[in-house]
Amino acid sequence: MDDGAKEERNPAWWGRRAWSLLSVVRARAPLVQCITNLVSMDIAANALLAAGASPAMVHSLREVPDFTPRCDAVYVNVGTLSEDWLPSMRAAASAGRPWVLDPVAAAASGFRMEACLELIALWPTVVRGNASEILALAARSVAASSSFKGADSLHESVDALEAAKALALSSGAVVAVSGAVDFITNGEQVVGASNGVPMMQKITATGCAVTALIAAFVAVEPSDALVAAACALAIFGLAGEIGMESSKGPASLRMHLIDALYCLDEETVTSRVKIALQP
Ligand SMILES: Nc1ncnc2c1ncn2[C@@H]1O[C@H](COP(=O)(O)OP(=O)(O)OP(=O)(O)O)[C@@H](O)[C@H]1O
Ligand SMILES: Cc1ncsc1CCO
Ligand SMILES: [Mg+2]
Repeated sequence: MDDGAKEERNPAWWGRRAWSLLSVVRARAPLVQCITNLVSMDIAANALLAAGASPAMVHSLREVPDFTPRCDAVYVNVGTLSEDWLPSMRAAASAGRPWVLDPVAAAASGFRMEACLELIALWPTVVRGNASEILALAARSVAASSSFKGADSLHESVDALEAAKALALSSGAVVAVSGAVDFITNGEQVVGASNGVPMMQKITATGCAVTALIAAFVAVEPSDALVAAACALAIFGLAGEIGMESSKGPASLRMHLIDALYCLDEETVTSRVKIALQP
């Protein structure tokens, strides 16, 4: 594949890796089935298209047997979960494709927590959540999140680092916690990606969109989900940084972020991606 195993993973290595994966996504246009929440559908599909991937918001259980095996990756997001969607999520997650879970507001209810834990038992390649979601999932408890804010995080990503490692070890998934620094871990190694701007939290479903992007990167690099997830998070954050340069607030950032993702070039990615292995 590449010489990463022999080479020191310094910032330049990560920059080249991020550019290489984005280039492969653009060249191969991986098909990503998205069973995602109603709020996120537009921004997730547009982020995937801007990055060069091919989104398909296909969520009927009756379509899973025909459609999911032909996808390069599956993205499951429980943000607007209802009982009738859960069978499709289970079936798509079980179809043998690399798949990524976004456990939106995992602590909102016992129903949602049980659904997330059940899905995590189906071997997701990556779980990406905000700090409050990852803390709740690692504790397997709705009650553990005494202070709870629905889909938004009340914690810093660093607060959930140990929880992320524990969840990665118990589930076998790579776990990513987003925030000012995005942490990505397989339970042993921890990588930090520090691109992004705080205003991204003021656009609904940017987290959902970056999880969709992780699915596209995992589709082209299924054997190294840690690297794929870190590069997707850094690339999305970098698009936010560039987008912010022309934005007045959340609505214009949403537009400029998608434009910036579409326009990223080699020089920008290799010089501005900020990823580092944590000590
Ligand atoms: N303080 C911050 N500084 C820089 N980037 C940030 C900050 N907070 C979040 N981000 C970035 O914003 C994006 C969304 O992350 P966030 O943690 O807000 O997700 P989320 O809470 O799951 O969002 P949602 O549920 O609305 O989709 C990620 O790319 C993350 O890196
Ligand atoms: C606001 C909101 N509510 C359910 S899903 C969602 C999008 C952000 O996760
Ligand atoms: Mg979220």
